[in-house]
Amino acid sequence: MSFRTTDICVDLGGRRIVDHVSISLEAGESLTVLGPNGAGKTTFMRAICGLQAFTGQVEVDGDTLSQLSRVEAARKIGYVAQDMTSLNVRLSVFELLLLAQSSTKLSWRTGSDSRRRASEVLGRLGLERFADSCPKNLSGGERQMIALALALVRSPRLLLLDEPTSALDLANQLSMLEAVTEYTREHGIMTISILHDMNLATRYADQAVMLVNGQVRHQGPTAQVMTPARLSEVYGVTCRTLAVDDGAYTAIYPVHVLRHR
Ligand SMILES: Nc1ncnc2c1ncn2[C@@H]1O[C@H](COP(=O)(O)OP(=O)(O)OP(=O)(O)O)[C@@H](O)[C@H]1O
Repeated sequence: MSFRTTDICVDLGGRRIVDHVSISLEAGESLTVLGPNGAGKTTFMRAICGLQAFTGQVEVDGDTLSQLSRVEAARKIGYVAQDMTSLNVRLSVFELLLLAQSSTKLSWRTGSDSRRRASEVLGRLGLERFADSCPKNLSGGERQMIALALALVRSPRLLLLDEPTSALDLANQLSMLEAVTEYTREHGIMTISILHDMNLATRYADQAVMLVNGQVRHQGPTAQVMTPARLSEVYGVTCRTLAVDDGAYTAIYPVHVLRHR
């Protein structure tokens, strides 16, 4: 069980947006993609789930993405985008969870296995109370949690999360990333998330990749990548680190901007 990208490049509007990005990940690992606004993080993530044309190679469990059908790729890779307009439908959360499991078929799967799986995922994320709600009537943060449930219900091998906590309050940020980390380890899947919150990144990601202008500037174990010197170089902000709970976590405190980009 592994995931690997080799020399991914994406050109858009006559410009190179993602420039020879190679990463790899083993079962049970989480990786965070960091970098300033416009660095190419979302474009890279869209490429590795087949939503964006690219050159280079993506391999999931030894299968090359370009050789998989759309259905096979969607079964292996779960993508939670920033844009959640796909949730603007007149279906309940539970119905959507059943529908998400049926994408390989033309009919809805309403069998007991699908219902059990839908309930299991809602329970795991603490979202049972939303089962009968219509997502378009939920708050931004609630919709963000439902979007994660819809990706997990299909049992992906690779989970891609684009700023998954951007609309969540403090408790839900921790609950969501705890749940994702636990699921990733327990099921031996792999998770890649784009995070702007440095403290969440140091706490929940095993590996980190810092992109600048579409290129990998630093990559490796999170603690080695997210040093004050490197954060200062990439973001132009001086930062201090603070050991929390006897060094169990590293907090990052941004002090001031060194340069305006
Ligand atoms: N369809 C497109 N055509 C032309 N340029 C594009 C297109 N999509 C994205 N870009 C450009 O690619 C660059 C990278 O965008 P991307 O959304 O991947 O960045 P990002 O690192 O995810 O940024 P953010 O942190 O702000 O979400 C941006 O400069 C953006 O303007």
